[in-house]
Parts: sequence; C-alpha cells; structure tokens
Amino acid sequence: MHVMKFLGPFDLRFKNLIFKKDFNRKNKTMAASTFVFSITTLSLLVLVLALINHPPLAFAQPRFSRYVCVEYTINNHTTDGAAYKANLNHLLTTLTTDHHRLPLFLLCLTELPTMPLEMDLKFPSTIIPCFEATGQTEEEMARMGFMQYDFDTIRIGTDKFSDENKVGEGGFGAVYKGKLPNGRIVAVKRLSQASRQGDVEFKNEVVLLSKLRHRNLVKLLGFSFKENEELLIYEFLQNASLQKFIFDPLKPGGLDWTTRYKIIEGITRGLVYLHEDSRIKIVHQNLKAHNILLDAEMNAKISDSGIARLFALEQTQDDTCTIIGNVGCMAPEYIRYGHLSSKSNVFSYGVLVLEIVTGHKENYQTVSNIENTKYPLISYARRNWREGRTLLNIVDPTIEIQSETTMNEVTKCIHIGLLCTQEDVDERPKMTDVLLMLKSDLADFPNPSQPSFFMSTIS
Ligand SMILES: Nc1ncnc2c1ncn2[C@@H]1O[C@H](COP(=O)(O)OP(=O)(O)OP(=O)(O)O)[C@@H](O)[C@H]1O
Repeated sequence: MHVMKFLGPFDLRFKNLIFKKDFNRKNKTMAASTFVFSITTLSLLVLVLALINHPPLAFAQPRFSRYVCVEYTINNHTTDGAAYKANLNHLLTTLTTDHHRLPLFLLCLTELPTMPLEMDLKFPSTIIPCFEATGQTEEEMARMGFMQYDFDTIRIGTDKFSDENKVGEGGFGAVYKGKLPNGRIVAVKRLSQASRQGDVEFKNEVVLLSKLRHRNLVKLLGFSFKENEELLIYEFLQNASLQKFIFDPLKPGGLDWTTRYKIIEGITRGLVYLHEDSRIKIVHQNLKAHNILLDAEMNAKISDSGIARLFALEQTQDDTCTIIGNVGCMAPEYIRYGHLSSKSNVFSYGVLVLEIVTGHKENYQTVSNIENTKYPLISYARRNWREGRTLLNIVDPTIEIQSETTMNEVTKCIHIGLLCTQEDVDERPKMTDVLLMLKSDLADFPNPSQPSFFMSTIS
C-alpha cells in the first residue's frame, strides 16, 4: 500500500464540482447512481480523477476526512481527451513513484486550456478519499506570518470604516486605510455582500491566497470576519494605482520613461510568478491599470490576485468563470466564449503595456455583437507600426526620448504590446518569453500577425 504524504497546498476542492443529484454522505456503500458535474479546470479534473482512481492513497492532511465509494467513467471526451489521458497516466505514475515532483507536475498540467467537462461518476466500487475544506492550523498560519485579526481591532484601526479613511472602492468592496495596534499602516478591503461564503471556506481561500508571495504582488497580510462582515488586510501602497499616473489629466508628465519601464518590468515579473512560479497557479481575472498599485519607490505590485476565488462558490454550472467589478481590457476569446487562461492575461498585459507607453486608455467596445469587438488603441498602435510611422505618433508626448537606450526600450515595449495582443492565443508569448524579450535584442522578435478583429476596426 502506498502511503502518500501530501505536501500541499493543492488547489483542490470539491467546491468546483456541482453535483446535480445529492447523495447520502453518511452512507459509504451507496447504491450505484450517476452524478454529473462540471469542473472549471482540467488540472483539477485530472487530479480529482487521479485521486478517485487511486484507492491506496492515504493522506496526512486533515482535509481528506471522508471516504466515499467511486468508480468513474468519462462520457464526454473533447479534443483534449488525448492530452487529458496522457496527463492522467503521467500523474498516476508520478503519484505512485515520486510525490515530491507533484507540485511541478501540476504546474505543467495547468498549461492545458480551461474547459468545462461533463462526467459521470458511478458508485460504488472502491474506497477513495474525498476531500473537504483545507484545514490550516493556527500554528501554520503563524509560521507564515499570516494573521487572523480581531474584527473590532480593524474597525477601530479604520476609525469605524470612516469616509476619511476610505481610499477607494472596487467591485469587491470599499478599501480603507487603517492602522494596526503595532502601528503598521494597512489597506483594509471590506468585502461586499456578493462575496459572502462560509467562514471556513473563506478562511481556507484566504490562507491559500496568502501563500502568493512576490515582490510584485500586493501582499495579503491577513483577514478578519465577524457575522456578516469579511475583511482582507493588505500592505498599504503609498502611491495607489497606476491609472492615476497614466490617465489622470491633472497629472501631466507624471511618469518619466525610466519609471514606466520599471513598472512594466515589475508587472511582467509579477505575472511570471502568478502563471509559472507560484505554488498555486493564478490567472488574474481582471488585469488593468487600476489593479497595478505603486509603492513609495514606484515599484509595481499587482493587486487582487486570486481574489475572484473568494467568489467562486457562487458560480453556476454553466459559468467557466465569474467576473466581478469593473473589468479591464478583456481578450477577444474571453468576450466571445468566456475562455479565460494565462494567455488572456497576456492579452490584458499587452494592452496595459500599450497604455503605459501611449498614455491612452484602451476603450474597447462591443458593437452590435461580440464578434465585432473593437480595440481602438491596439488598432491605432498596430496601424502606425505597420506603416512604419515614427514612434512619436504612438508614444505619450510627455515621454522624453533622448537616448538610444530609451528609444530601444520604448520600441521593444510597443512590439511586445502588439505581440501580446494578437488575436490567436497560441501566437501570444508566455509571460516568461516576455521577460526574456525585455532583456533581449529587438532584432530577435517575431513580427506581430494581423488579426481579423483589428481589420474590422481600421477605418
Ligand atoms: N493595498 C492598497 N494600498 C493602497 N491603496 C489601495 C490598496 N488597495 C486598493 N487601494 C485603493 O483602492 C482603490 C480600489 O481598489 P480595488 O482593488 O478595490 O478596486 P479597483 O481595482 O479600482 O476595481 P476592481 O475591484 O473592479 O478591480 C484602488 O484604486 C486604490 O486606489
């Protein structure tokens, strides 16, 4: 018998599985019946199936607390069925031979596209672990320097969530500047009604999110909840959000090129971490200038990473994902089919880079039908690029291009922006490629293709 010690944390819950029929959880020897569920990510599916199909696993973590009898059959193979099977086999081998490699393997699985799958589960056959909410001990949390704060302490620290302390309001709720008893200044996000879920689930998700740690992500310091209230406590960023600097007409010339380039590099590194290096892979659901916060030294930090997970319980079976708040610039495949992947993030990143270089906001519009979404900024940049016009047509006039280095960096960033906003998802670079491009010679860059949605927008 294999005894597996799961080193976790794995992004695995049954919360993404929506059972159409209820079953008697107490009865461990259920009569055969069929359950259909949808699942939002293939990696989750693969691991769930691996677990389902692998009875001899025993788990050290308390989260695997119940056992049910399951045998599965897959009814609905899509075009990704082969990849799924190969990965499942690989995963099973990995599980049985070298569990230390599992986290890496999971990262590789998550490169597969997000897709809803329908499956039938048939009961009973073998005993398998069925996991519930992740149990994180107070000790583990303390080790991470992560805190559950007393609600009244935070309420007092924000002067009862006073208007004077309110620094902004987004789709997830209002944000307040606050002070902890140790004197540390923090930002407190008071989650709106829509985010509510069970206390345990909320805590588990937040603990998971707190493990996202990178110098280009806004640090989640802790959380607090009481009755109907849920709070997230973040490090406070003195310079608030990037959009104020690049779009605010009252701040003309607020950002020189060196600072803009540093911000672009920071966003790139933050996304590389989220997509490839973090223990849980995160596709940012709403990448936009509002969600890039700046510290006192104008270092960029991506905010709201993974926060949509807190709302995921409210997904319906048909949703591939739920967007909350004012959306940034969405990729065409997301608008058309609801497909969200790391490559949709690459698209939004490309838009962000073009916005930083041009100082103009991408006011994309969906005219008459979603096939006809127009991206005026991308179209404008692309047209100028194709026709070989001078950089000055594209670049924010407040940027002084005095040296060859600046000229090179600006040109590179426009080129990267155009590559990232290609319509074909496969043609867009990965964020690791983008990071390399920022360091390499322009001559090595491929030419951006001419996608159809831009054609329809060129007058
Ligand atoms: N950690 C923080 N430090 C300082 N200010 C912050 C912090 N987090 C948010 N803010 C301020 O609060 C504003 C609202 O932030 P929030 O992330 O809630 O919404 P948003 O990004 O504007 O919109 P959405 O929720 O739709 O993404 C930000 O624009 C910023 O000015």
